[in-house]
Amino acid sequence: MFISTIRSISRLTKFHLSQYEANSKISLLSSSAITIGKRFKHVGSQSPRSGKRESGNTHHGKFEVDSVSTEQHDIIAESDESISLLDDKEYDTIVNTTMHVVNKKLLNLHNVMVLQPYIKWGPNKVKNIKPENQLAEAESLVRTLNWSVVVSLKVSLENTDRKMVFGSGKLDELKQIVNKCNSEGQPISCIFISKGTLKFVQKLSLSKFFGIPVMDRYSVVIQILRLHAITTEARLQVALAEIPYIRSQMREIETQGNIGQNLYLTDTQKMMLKKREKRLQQELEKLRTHRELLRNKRKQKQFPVVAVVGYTNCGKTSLIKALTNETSLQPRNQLFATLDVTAHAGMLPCRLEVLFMDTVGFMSDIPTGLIECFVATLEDALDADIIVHVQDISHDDWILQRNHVEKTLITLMRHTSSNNSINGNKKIDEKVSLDNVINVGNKIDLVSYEKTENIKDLRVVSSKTLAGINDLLIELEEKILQATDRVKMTIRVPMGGEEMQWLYKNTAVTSSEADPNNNQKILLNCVISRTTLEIFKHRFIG
Ligand SMILES: Nc1nc2c(ncn2[C@@H]2O[C@H](COP(=O)(O)OP(=O)(O)OP(=O)(O)O)[C@@H](O)[C@H]2O)c(=O)[nH]1
Ligand SMILES: [Mg+2]
Repeated sequence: MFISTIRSISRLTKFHLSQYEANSKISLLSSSAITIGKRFKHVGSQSPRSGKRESGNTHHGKFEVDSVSTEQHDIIAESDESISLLDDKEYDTIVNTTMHVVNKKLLNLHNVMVLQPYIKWGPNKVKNIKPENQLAEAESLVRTLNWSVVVSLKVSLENTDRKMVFGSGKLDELKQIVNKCNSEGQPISCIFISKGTLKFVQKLSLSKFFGIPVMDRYSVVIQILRLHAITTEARLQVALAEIPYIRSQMREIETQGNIGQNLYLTDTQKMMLKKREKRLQQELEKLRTHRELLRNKRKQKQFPVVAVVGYTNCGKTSLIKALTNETSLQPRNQLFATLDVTAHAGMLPCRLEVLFMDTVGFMSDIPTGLIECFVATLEDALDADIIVHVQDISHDDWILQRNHVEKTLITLMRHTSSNNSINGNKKIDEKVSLDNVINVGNKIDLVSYEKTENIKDLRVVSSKTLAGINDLLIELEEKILQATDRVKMTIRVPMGGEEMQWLYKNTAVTSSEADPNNNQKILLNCVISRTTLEIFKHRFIG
């Protein structure tokens, strides 16, 4: 059972989809202005307590925002069950002590040695991947946590399966670096080995060898997700993502027997973990159903939806900001800055209102389980009329990133499609292709002129300088009208008559003007779906 809970989330400066749905009624009031019927309630703001009204411009229209104290308003439906799951002391004990894998204490600031293992040659070498780019990404992960990178090194090896990952010679070399940093007053407090997951025994042996904690990509990303997850749904998802990791480490400990430390889970703790996983899944399922309800409502209102997806830090949030002029959006130079799917109202050049959905970024070399946890939130995106796939073309690895996103998208679509076909919804099945995707190359301002000449099949833009944004809006309009089977047309109807009211109610009237030849008539410029047009004809023209 959902109860309304008053929560203050002052850091959140975006409209949550659920809230948007709850508070907005887009009504077409006049020929030139599209106004949100009931005003948006602002979820947090720079000055949430000011009570002042702020206003924001969309590209061609205007919406109004009541900046109200978040404490007075119900922001996110949160159940008692969610609260108890997110504040579970017994579970925290497992996480913090027994497993010390996703240790909350690690949120303390750290001075980190970042190591990027890579296979230089042989059958295990991964083609096309440049270790220096992987290392740069690993450093960004660390900086996203506000930790300092003291040393960062790429380390070549033959395989990553050794008990201590590296050979003894390399280990001694690394130990010397750690000691040198310590003696020079820059003590290293943590080692980050940038590999998807390390075996438990590897982490343990390395921690013992260096005398400081050793983390893999999974544990660093989990820390980031914990830090950035604000809404109940995101927090529940992160909590669920932790369990398979803990379980796999637990299995390893059990199969390896005594690995030198008194690390194990009691039967009661195992049971508790199992129960927790089930409860988390149930809670997320409830939220999923709730989302589906909202999605259906949105469909009834017939807002076209554009999902903006892409590799983390490619500029999704920035692009939405550029497309909507929404000042509350705050792009950040951080990985996984956005963890919730949020909806942002924008307007096409024909003045049709659309919703842009901001989504969680993708990243390679992260166990799929982590991103799969966000499938429920991504469902909204996958069901969109158009998907905009943003790519950072200034990044050395943008082709690899693009391939990774496309591959993951298709996998997620299949996953969603198989879930939905159980409920008889075949719609997404039809969409398991990337036909409705617009590829957008962002950050063109950072790319040299010579390089841009080689960029094909992409609409290039800069969300920073706004170069190419208008052309993108025009392309979006064309694609959206096509995808939603809408047309732009001018309809002449009696001034103030039933037809006029009907059109205002059932179509997007973008502008109107008096008929120069007949002062009893009015010309309404509308964006209308073909089905609605047929209904109109049937009803009024016969
Ligand atoms: N120079 C330049 N920087 C950009 C552009 N677009 C985005 N950025 C910067 O790139 C960084 C990431 O931007 P975001 O919009 O937060 O990226 P995102 O894809 O939403 O990131 P996540 O939510 O973390 O996945 C920020 O520092 C932005 O200022 C652009 O067109 N040009
Ligand atoms: Mg973002």
